[in-house]
Amino acid sequence: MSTAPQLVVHRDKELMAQAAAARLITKVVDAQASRGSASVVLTGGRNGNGLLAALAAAPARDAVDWSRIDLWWGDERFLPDGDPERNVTQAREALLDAVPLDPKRVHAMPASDGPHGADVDAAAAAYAEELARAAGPTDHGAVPTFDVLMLGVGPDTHVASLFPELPAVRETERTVVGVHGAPKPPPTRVTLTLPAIRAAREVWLLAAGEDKAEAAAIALSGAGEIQAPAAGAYGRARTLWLLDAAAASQLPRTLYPPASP
Ligand SMILES: O=C1O[C@H](COP(=O)(O)O)[C@@H](O)[C@H](O)[C@H]1O
Repeated sequence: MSTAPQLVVHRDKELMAQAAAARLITKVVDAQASRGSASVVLTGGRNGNGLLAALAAAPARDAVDWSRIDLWWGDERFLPDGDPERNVTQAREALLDAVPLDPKRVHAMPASDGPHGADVDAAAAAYAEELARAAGPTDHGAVPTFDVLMLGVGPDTHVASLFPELPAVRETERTVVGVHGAPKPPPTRVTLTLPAIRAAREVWLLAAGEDKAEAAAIALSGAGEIQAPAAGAYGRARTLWLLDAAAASQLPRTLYPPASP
């Protein structure tokens, strides 16, 4: 069942990152209070890293019990461990190295020099198994019910490494797949699929900057998920688009009415 997108538009990308970081802190603290631990899926890209940097700078980050959080990734650039272009490397720099996480609960996607070597499909299958092991009887299928799953929206409407028209966005069975020939470098990637994304309680789509305006307008105007993968990303309980005014500038007036004079 899809949940209708809700929109929150902030003045600019800095405020959006700070507000999203505050929202994430509250979600994690609440999940830890009600279920003992929290499970969050991180995204790469400029907006995702901006949120993590804002979280690192927020005094309220100390409200989170960092030892009781599972971190997963929505996608990864299939590069050697420690490569500066890997999403996990960038997340470590922005936040993860600064907080007392339990390393066993930081579920980075495999690197291209890891146990599966250059076989990205084997790497994707291994991550799917890791997710399946973490899923419990009350979860929905072969992934845990993530509390929050974040996705940066690309200017071409891609989310995670689900690019328009590529086979990964058509996947209906597997939870994680290898991506070959992505239009954005690097071409080889690992990604959660739409069924895995839709297992999350809340899906947050992050779009800040003018270069995201067309993508947000297309995805929120009824486009199909094969042509506009962001349109197919929704959560079980909530789908939240967090935008800045620049990214919201081409939205239909019915979704985002202009401010009154
Ligand atoms: O390559 C990727 O791009 C998207 C969007 O990144 P952005 O810099 O345009 O915001 C990101 O969500 C994804 O995780 C990443 O691998």
